[in-house]
Amino acid sequence: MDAETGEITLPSSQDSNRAATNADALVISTDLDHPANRISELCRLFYTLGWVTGTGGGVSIRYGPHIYLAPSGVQKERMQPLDMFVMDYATRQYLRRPPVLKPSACTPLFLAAFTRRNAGCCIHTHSQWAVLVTLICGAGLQNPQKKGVFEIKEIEQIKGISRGGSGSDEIAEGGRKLGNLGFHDTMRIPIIDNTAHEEDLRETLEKAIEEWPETCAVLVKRHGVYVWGKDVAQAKTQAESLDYLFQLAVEMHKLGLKWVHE
Ligand SMILES: CSC[C@@H](O)[C@@H](O)C(=O)COP(=O)(O)O
Ligand SMILES: [Zn+2]
Repeated sequence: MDAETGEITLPSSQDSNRAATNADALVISTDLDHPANRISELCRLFYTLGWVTGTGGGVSIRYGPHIYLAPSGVQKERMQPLDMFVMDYATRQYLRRPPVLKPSACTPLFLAAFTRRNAGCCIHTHSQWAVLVTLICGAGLQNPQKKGVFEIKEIEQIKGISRGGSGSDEIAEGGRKLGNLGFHDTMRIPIIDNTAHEEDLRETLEKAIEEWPETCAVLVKRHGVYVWGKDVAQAKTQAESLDYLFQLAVEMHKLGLKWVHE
């Protein structure tokens, strides 16, 4: 606390010390599941997986009437709750903007998942497995007829993927979620071209979301993947399942194996 002004200063990894504001209450919570805490925690975890390396990638969470967003161009694994932007979902006005920082360039893409799929969380990774899958599929190396889609079937981990990214919670006999894909289903993830600027992906990403009603993700060629879910747990586990499948697919390709057996 400043002895003369009585102002409280708050520590932040990206921002220099500054006076606390009312809007800071939106990001200060002892609840570990609060989105400001969860985004920081997830980005630290994702960094260890190579998903948000070198400032790339990110996470956004919809929480009641608010959207929580990370800053742009920062070391994502070092973010603190006080670095978060908070947007009012209805008006798209920022309720909290940390000084100096800019909101993530992925914001329009996260919003596309929230508005078009009613997602509660959207994760963007720069995983090398995702990028390699787009290169293999983009060159038609697995199936020359299907350059715009990654499809795979008969791998157990497919059962971790919902139909449409907001799966039902009902459980079928045997423990499988009814809203999830089955072992014999074919999982299809559309692939869109990259653009020079992240925000310019919005139009094609929205088109892919509309054209592929069953997908919970969109791959971006030579860039990475956007994955969403009805809540943080579903977005996270689907991102994990997909990354597993991308890695497996790349390794299968190296062994000369086909992902889809017609
Ligand atoms: C390594 S820079 C990557 C960015 O251009 C972008 O692709 C990205 O994923 C992160 O954007 P950001 O604005 O930092 O949240
Ligand atoms: Zn990116």
